[in-house]
Amino acid sequence: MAAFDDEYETRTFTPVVIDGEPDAATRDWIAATRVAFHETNSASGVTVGAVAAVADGRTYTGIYDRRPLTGSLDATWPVATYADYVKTINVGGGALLDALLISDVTVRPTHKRKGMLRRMMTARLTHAADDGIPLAALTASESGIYRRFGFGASTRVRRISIRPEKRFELLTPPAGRCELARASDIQEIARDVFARFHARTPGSVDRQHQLWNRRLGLGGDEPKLDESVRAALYYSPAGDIDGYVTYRLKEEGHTAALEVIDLVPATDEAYLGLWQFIGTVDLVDRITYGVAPVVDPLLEALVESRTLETTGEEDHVWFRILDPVAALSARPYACDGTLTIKIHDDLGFSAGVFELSVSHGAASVRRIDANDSTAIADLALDTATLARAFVGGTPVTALAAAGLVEHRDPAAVRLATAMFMPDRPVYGITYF
Ligand SMILES: CC(=O)SCCNC(=O)CCNC(=O)[C@H](O)C(C)(C)COP(=O)(O)OP(=O)(O)OC[C@H]1O[C@@H](n2cnc3c(N)ncnc32)[C@H](O)[C@@H]1OP(=O)(O)O
Repeated sequence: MAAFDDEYETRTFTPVVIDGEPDAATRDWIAATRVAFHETNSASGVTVGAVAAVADGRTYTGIYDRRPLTGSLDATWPVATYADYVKTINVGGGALLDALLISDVTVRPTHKRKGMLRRMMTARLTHAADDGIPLAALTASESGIYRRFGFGASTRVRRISIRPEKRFELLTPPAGRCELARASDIQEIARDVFARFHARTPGSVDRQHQLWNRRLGLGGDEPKLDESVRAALYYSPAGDIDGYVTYRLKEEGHTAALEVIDLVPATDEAYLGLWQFIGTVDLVDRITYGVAPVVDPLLEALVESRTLETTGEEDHVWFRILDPVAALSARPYACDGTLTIKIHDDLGFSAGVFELSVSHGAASVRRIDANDSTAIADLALDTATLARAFVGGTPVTALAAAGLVEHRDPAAVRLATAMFMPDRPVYGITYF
């Protein structure tokens, strides 16, 4: 421990922008992350990142080499970075819970596997738990990194491709209609529609500043409009704006692909209505979308379901339970029942034996035994496995079949599966 601190200094600070420009510490921290993610270090890109970080209320952590080698990057550039900030996650039944969102985790290739990620992660999760934040979440660059820290892939998404040339027709055409809009004009509408989507969708994560810019074509590294981004709004029969989509056309050789950038419905009808619009845009050979739900009403609604092809599926948001009592109490349950659950947690935050009791739909959760060595429970699992099941994205039966849930009686697995069923399909459309 002492040797590490002799060699490196760990600093946690709030990014600062003065008169539109980042201060030196903020600038160098962002520059270091951009090198790690193989992005160019344009002054504009760094400034855009800093402005977004301030808007999100991010906290930066950096590890700095006290004695960098002559000629190597400055000591003011961290060799490891980590950012976090607090936003809400929908845990079902419209309940929005505060969560620590983690991003920009990087360690310079020359300093990796020295435990820097573990140090930053452990310190910041401890800080969040001490602050009473019940959950943490991240989207991962690789699926093998974060389970050891108690994160479980809680939501998944599909990449889909649709060939509309044959026939794009819905069994249940929605009664509303779509109309084109300017992507740069719909910022307020988009935020309002997203807030409604977020409030009704278990697994949804609230959005950060920079994602809005990208989804609405408001500029990436350069603060200038991306004219290739188009938008349409969905109007209910009563005239309410219940959804929007942004998209762009891409030439692929001799064919034209319509790439859906953001498709945000506030109602089921709006979801189908937006697809109805997308499916009927002319001069399009192929439609692609990278963030489609795993359980997709579109597939059910298409007259010719084979026009839709799943081209990929992967983990999306990884949750980490810091406070099992607060987290398990917040979500709704599909049926009544009582279960004792033993949680194993290498980092300690959620370790213990807990009783989850649901009566007439109301959940009460209490810790039976903080030291989980002796208490007997219906189910025993590690905290990453519980995170997989938490909002109902993965049935407990599947986790048990994978050997991840110990139990004495299979009835407890069946009861847990029934209780943890989500009130709506689990889904999220926020990368961070
Ligand atoms: C939320 C996000 O920001 S996702 C983006 C993650 N960042 C990147 O992908 C950028 C490129 N990669 C990196 O910067 C680094 O390799 C990191 C951040 C992934 C890992 O940093 P390191 O400091 O090397 O990790 P650290 O030494 O603390 O390792 C902690 C544990 O994770 C394991 N680990 C680290 N990286 C990986 C990996 N890519 N795959 C599997 N296991 C890994 C280590 O073996 C170690 O395991 P142990 O403690 O059980 O023995």
